[in-house]
Amino acid sequence: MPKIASARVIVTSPGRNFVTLKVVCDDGTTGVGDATLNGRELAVASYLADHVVPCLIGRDAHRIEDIWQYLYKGAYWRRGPVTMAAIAAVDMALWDIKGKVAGLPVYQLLGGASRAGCMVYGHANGETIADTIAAALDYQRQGYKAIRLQCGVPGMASTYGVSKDKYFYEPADAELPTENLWSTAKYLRVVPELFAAAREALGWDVHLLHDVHHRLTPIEAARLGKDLEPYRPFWIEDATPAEDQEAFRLIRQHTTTPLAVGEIFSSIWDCKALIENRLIDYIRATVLHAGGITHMRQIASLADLYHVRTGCHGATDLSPVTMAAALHLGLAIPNFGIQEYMRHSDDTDAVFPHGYRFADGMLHPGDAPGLGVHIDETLAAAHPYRRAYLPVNRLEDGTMWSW
Ligand SMILES: O=C(O)C(=O)C[C@H](O)[C@H](O)CO
Ligand SMILES: [Mg+2]
Repeated sequence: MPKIASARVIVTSPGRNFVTLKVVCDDGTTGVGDATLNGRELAVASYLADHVVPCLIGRDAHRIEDIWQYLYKGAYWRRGPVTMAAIAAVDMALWDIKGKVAGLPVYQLLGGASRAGCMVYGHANGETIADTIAAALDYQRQGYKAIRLQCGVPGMASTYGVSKDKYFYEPADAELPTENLWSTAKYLRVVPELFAAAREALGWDVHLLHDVHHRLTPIEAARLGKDLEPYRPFWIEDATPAEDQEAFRLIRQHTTTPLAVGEIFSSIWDCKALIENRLIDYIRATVLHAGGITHMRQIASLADLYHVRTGCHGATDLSPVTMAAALHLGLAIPNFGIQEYMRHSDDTDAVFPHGYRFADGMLHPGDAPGLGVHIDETLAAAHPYRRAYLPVNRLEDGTMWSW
C-alpha cells in the first residue's frame, strides 16, 4: 500500500492565484489537489502546510474515506470554506493516487461512465445586449449546447459577469477590493430584454442560463423568475443569498423557472434543507469548495433522491485540477446536470497540463490513470503569488450590498 511520504503546497499565479497540494508516496506515486479559495488563498495554504500536512505523513494513501473523516472530525471546528477546501485538496490528491496505482481514470473507480461526456455551459457576456448576443452566437458556432448570458446594466458603470475580454472573466482584479455599484430596479428591466433578444437570435435549441449572483431579495427573485418564464431559461443561479435557505420557498411558490444554487456552499449541511424540501433544481457545490470528490459524491447522492441534478461551479478560480475532478465525478454519477466551463488562460493551462477535452458541447476527462492533470512546478515557480481581491458592491446611495 502506498504510504504518504511528503506533501507540499504550491502557490502560483499564472494570470491568477492558485493553491495546489501535491502528495508524494513512498513508491514515488504523486497526486494533486486544488485548494484555491479566491481572494483568501493564503489562509488555505497555511491551513494545509501548518495543520494538515504533518498529519498526513506515513498514512496509507488508499484510505481516502478514513483520511477524510480524520481531517473533518479531527479538526473539531467543522465545515467552513477554508477547512473544506483544504480537505478537498487532500481528497482529490488521494483519488488521483488511487487511480494511478490502479491504472484507471478516476471515473472508472467511481462506477464508470454514465454518459458520453459532461455537457458544459460557456459564458457569453457584453456591455450591451447586442454584444452579449454576438458572444453567444460565437459559442453556438463552437458547438456549445448551453450558454450563460450576462450583460451590462444601463446606467451602471460595471456589472457582475461582464469583462473586457471575450472569453476570460476575472473578478479578482485588484490589490484592494474594487467598489461596484448596483441597482436592482435597473437590472430587473434589462435581463428579460436580454433573454427575449437571445431567443430571437439563437432559437430554442440552446440552453440559456443566468447568474443573479446573490443580489435580489426573495420577492424580487420571484419576479425575475416569472418574467423569464416565457424564454424557458435552463436556470437562474444564486437568485438570493442562500444562507437563508427558507427564502427559496418563496421564490419557488411563484415561478417555474428552475433554480440553481451552491457555488459558495462548503458542505452537505448547507444544502440539505434546500434539497429535501425540493426548493432547488440544480446544486452548484464543487469538489473544491465542498470537501472533495468524496463529499461531493455524497451531496450528489442526496440530491438524486429529490430529482436535483448537479451543475457544478467551474469559474477560472477553480484550477484545472478541480475541473478534471469535477468531470470524473460528473461522468460517473446518475444525476449529472451540467458543468460550468469558463476557459482558463494559456498561462494557466501551461502550468496545469491536462487531458480533458471539449467536443460537441461536452467535456470528457480523458482516460489517463488518475485525474489526468499535473502541475509543472518549474513553470509554477515563475509565477509568484500576487494579492488579488474580489470586488465589493454598494447600492447607489452607498449601502453595502452582496457582491
Ligand atoms: O462562475 C460563477 O457562477 C460565479 O459566480 C463566479 C464567482 O463570482 C467566482 O468564482 C468567485 O470566486
Ligand atoms: Mg455564480
